Amino acid sequence: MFIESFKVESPNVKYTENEILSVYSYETTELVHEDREGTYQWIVKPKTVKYEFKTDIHVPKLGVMLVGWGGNNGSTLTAGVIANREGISWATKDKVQQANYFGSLTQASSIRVGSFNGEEIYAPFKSLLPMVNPDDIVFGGWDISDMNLADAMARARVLDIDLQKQLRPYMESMLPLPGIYDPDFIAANQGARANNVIKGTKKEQVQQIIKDIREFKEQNKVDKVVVLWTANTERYSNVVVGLNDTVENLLGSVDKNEAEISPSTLYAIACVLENVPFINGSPQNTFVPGLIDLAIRRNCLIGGDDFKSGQTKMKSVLVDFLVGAGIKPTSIVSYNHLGNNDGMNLSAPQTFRSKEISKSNVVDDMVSSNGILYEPGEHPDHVVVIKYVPYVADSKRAMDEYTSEIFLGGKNTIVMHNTCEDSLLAAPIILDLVLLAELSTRIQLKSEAEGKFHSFHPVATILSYLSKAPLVPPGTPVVNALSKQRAMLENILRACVGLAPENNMILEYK
Ligand SMILES: NC(=O)c1ccc[n+]([C@@H]2O[C@H](COP(=O)([O-])OP(=O)(O)OC[C@H]3O[C@@H](n4cnc5c(N)ncnc54)[C@H](O)[C@@H]3O)[C@@H](O)[C@H]2O)c1
Ligand SMILES: O=P([O-])([O-])O[C@@H]1[C@@H](O)[C@H](O)[C@@H](O)[C@H](O)[C@@H]1O
Repeated sequence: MFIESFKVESPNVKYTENEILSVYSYETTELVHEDREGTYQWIVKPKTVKYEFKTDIHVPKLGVMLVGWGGNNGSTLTAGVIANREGISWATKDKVQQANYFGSLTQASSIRVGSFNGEEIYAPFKSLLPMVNPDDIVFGGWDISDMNLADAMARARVLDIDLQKQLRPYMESMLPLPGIYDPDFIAANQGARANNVIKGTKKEQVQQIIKDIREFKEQNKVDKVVVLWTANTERYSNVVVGLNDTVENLLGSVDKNEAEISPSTLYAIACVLENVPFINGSPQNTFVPGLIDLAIRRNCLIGGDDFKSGQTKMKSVLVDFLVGAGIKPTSIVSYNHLGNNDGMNLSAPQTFRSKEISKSNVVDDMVSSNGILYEPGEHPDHVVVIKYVPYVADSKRAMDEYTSEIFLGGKNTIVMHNTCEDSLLAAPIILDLVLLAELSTRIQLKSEAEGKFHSFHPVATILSYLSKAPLVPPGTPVVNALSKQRAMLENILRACVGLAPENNMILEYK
């Protein structure tokens, strides 16, 4: 059965006019490797740590500023939120289609709250904690192309024409602000659309972005802003001692107009200096060490990298299933072709390399979790191929082949074909990223060993379910298995409202 909402009644939860306060017993383990009776043994000690969570229930009026607003993802997300907000329906060749948020975890997925009369009871994921209503988001942002959002939507060739016609009046007045353009970091083929750029030195460009954010906030009377990069994939920046390895060196490099500081890093510096969350939806290493340290120093949320939308999302499910079942993937070949501007930008070797890295590393945690299947250092052959085929436009065609070793020397090969509008997968993920980033900044926590409440670590691992290459605090583990990422996110939000982690034991019926 599905319910629309619920309230938790527990001695561990208190609802006040401003906050939800919860007390949570975090069940974990402590490991020691000790000499016991003359042999070293791994000893696992269950441990309970008391946490308190405090969630501000005042949902702000949220401004979302997209870098690359006029792109396929940016225009599609903007269109989708307007279509939902206005309740637009449109004719397709099959039926009259209603707007929806399918593909959004926060808007279209559910959580289990328990059993009632032998029936499993589920509620909307978004009913866990007060979240921004997408209808209330004010969109803005930057693009190196000056095209208005209605024309950008048409250029993207993602949405049905009847829908586009109804959306045009809402979107034709939306004009991206000039962006920071550096041809050295994206494919040369992007130069033709770069007619809307901020001039000046890198420092002047950072100052302009800060000015843009302040003006956007003032003009739209929003309480908070989140900035998200959905612009083109850049090549990796070189990380060099003295250039971008520390806060002082990074900011000094900006002052010196150092060529190797990328546009995405400049936007992110502006956001962190302005204490505005910055999320990277592309695979490049925007978050160079000096920037991560700056975000930590200023306690400003940063997250990414690279939306996990389709082929890679499937990979982080399938490999998790195979390895979890004791089956040994030995060869993974991921091919796809697409014909949108993203695909055109990725046709350049240096930008493709950024994407190849994020698409390839996604199985590392699952492989290293099973020492029965894999020797130390052993991993599957893993190849990523992306080709640009203009004719298919945003309709990405992904073909995957997974070959695994099974019982008694057997081989198993799984082949998948996956066709979809790439932007229709990514847009809901962008929405989740900004909503969850905003929510996480309203949550404070403290363990029994800590004297005062504090925010989550500025490097927002909580967003990892939505990223191909989750950004994590230095020295902490990267988890890519999709089921674990989703469970982590849901269970943290459950703890904030006093609900135990979903452990799927359902002992009531065993
Ligand atoms: N399923 C998906 O679509 C998906 C999944 C994962 C990651 N991504 C990444 O998301 C990004 C956007 O994808 P898309 O399909 O919307 O691409 P797109 O090329 O349609 O849009 C990118 C936009 O960014 C603009 N731009 C480029 N550099 C800029 C800069 N420095 N400042 C401001 N604007 C700039 C371009 O003019 C363009 O309008 C890409 O990096 C892509 O790799 C997409
Ligand atoms: O998430 P996913 O479908 O594996 O990844 C996609 C790639 O397959 C595609 O080639 C690329 O253009 C998109 O930006 C996106 O990164």
